[in-house]
Amino acid sequence: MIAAGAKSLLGLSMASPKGIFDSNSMSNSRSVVVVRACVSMDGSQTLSHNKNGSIPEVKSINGHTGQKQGPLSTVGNSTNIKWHECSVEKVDRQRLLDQKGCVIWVTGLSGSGKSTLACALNQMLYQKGKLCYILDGDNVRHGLNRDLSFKAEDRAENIRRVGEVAKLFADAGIICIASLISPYRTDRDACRSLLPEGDFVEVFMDVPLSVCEARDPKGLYKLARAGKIKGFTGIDDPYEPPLNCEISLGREGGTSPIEMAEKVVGYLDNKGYLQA
Ligand SMILES: Nc1ncnc2c1ncn2[C@@H]1O[C@H](COP(=O)(O)OS(=O)(=O)O)[C@@H](OP(=O)(O)O)[C@H]1O
Ligand SMILES: Nc1ncnc2c1ncn2[C@@H]1O[C@H](COP(=O)(O)OP(=O)(O)O)[C@@H](O)[C@H]1O
Repeated sequence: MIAAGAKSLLGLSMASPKGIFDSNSMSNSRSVVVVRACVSMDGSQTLSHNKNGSIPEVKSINGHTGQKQGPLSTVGNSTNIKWHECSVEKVDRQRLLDQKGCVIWVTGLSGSGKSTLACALNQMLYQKGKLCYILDGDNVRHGLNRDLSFKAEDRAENIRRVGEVAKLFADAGIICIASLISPYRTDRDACRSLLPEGDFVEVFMDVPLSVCEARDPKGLYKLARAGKIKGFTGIDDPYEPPLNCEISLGREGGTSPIEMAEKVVGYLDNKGYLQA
């Protein structure tokens, strides 16, 4: 079965899940590819195509060639699992988007400006035609991580899951902005280790507790000081600042969210992430 997104990228008809597709052409400013697909009734699929430019040769759909691939593995509690490859790879998606997938990991105390920076950065990159997606701690806890509390092991699991999701976004070629307190160094380092060298950009919102507490936009510090929230980061739960982060923001007085976002965009540009 061809994923809907892949179909539209390849210019295939959505109407005919089995049988012979007529060739369609997909064109954008960078390339043109004409694909002719044949899907047999037993589900095995082959594609032949005319290729122009740097679009990869399409040998099979979803990497399914009907041949046995690689051994079965055990990962954690998952037994007898197999990694599936696809001939359309990260490098191809990046070329399509004219950018490089990566993770911008924004860490800092509650009220330090993580969400504000994430949003400013997203807007700035969007204006440049770059595709981003924000994984915000507060938001992810409304769904995927709604089963997790703020005790240490649940925060660790929160960060682990977001790190894995962020890795998938980066593999999709997207600039993923993860914005979480992520108070423990080992958890952040574990997320870093999931990605190729350079693709994890740790941004520290270096804003003193006194400033965050004065801002207190949600009234949480007040509740924590009053003992109505237990284990609040910075009050009665630890925050471990990064030791070797790529970017540190906030110490220079009066730095606006826009100036901060510009600094991150400058970094990405310099490192080549804003082109394929
Ligand atoms: N005990 C405690 N400590 C810290 N923060 C708390 C707590 N309880 C609720 N909140 C709210 O949850 C938001 C932080 O969620 P995160 O997923 O980023 O936290 S963590 O990374 O798992 O530590 C955080 O959002 P931000 O203020 O945007 O950081 C708070 O609104
Ligand atoms: N660079 C900044 N300078 C001054 N105030 C800021 C800045 N960034 C954010 N704020 C303000 O600080 C408060 C907390 O910002 P927020 O982005 O929600 O922090 P966090 O996501 O880290 O909890 C908000 O009221 C926001 O308007």
